[in-house]
Amino acid sequence: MKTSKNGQGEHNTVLQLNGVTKRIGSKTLVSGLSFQIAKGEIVGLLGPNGAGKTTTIRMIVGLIGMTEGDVHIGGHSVRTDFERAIRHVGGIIENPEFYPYMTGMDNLKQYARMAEGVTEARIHEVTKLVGLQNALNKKVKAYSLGMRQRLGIAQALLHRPSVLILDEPTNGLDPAGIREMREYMKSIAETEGIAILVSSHLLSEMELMCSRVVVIQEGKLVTVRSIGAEQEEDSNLISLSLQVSNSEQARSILKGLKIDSLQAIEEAGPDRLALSIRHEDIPEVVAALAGGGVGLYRIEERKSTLEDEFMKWTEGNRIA
Ligand SMILES: Nc1ncnc2c1ncn2[C@@H]1O[C@H](COP(=O)(O)OP(=O)(O)OP(=O)(O)O)[C@@H](O)[C@H]1O
Repeated sequence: MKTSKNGQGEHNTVLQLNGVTKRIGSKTLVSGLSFQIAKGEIVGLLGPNGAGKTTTIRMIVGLIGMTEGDVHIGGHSVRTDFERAIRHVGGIIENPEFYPYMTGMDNLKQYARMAEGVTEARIHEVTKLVGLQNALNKKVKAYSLGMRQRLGIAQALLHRPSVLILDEPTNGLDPAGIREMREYMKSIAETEGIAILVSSHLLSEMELMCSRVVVIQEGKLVTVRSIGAEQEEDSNLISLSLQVSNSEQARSILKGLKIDSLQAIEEAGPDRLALSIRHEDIPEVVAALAGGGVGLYRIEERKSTLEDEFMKWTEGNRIA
């Protein structure tokens, strides 16, 4: 695998965006976007509606041209070596189209005829990866939306791409479908060693399946964050927000307690206290507050720091 020309890429970088920009007339849809994805990584492209996620993905897969910048896939430029670059990509942009009166297997076989070197064994391999092995002989019209999405992913995987690109793959799925999709994506990244770029406007969803998120807003990069690192710090700690009668008094009571896991006690307003603690130590905090005469009205698990930040970045612009 080639290293990118600007030296940012590592040897296992499979997708690299450098200064990708899209202007239509006087409007800038995407502006100077740069990031990279390595083999086996699941990266979320995260932003509120209209942030430019679909435009970015359409440029990566060559459905629309770039005004400036370039994308390298497997070391090949989408601008100057498109045929070779796109061979590395399995992408689902809109809902995948299938022949509804044909079975899942026949749809995949039909598609495989158009792709090079896809064997029947490979069809069985990919359908197992997305959990459709028992539904292959059913007609696609009897598939649920989640099954269709997964058949789309199976189809995209047939030619062994090194990057899988999915635009809001969980849109329209129920919670069980979303959970399934998430698990299948993780196992695909692991089993196939493939890089996955997945777009979404929901941070909560991204946190559960991505190792990194690339946050964009109004077509610009806001931040690139590792997710796993934050969670690994101390996975036993829970962040809590307490609504109390007096946060100053509550804080001084808690500061006097000898609970090892109790950390980061902050006043978040006159009646709000934020803290991190182990699950098993929560009753001691509640008892101490009650014993010290502080009224406790509500305990909530706090959203992650990343979510707080994401809400700030996208304030007034987020449709969850
Ligand atoms: N062909 C076009 N001409 C002009 N403006 C466009 C065109 N396509 C998209 N846009 C605008 O560009 C911005 C980015 O759109 P895009 O679809 O990429 O956002 P998105 O992050 O994918 O949002 P969503 O989650 O709603 O799909 C939006 O303001 C959209 O209205």
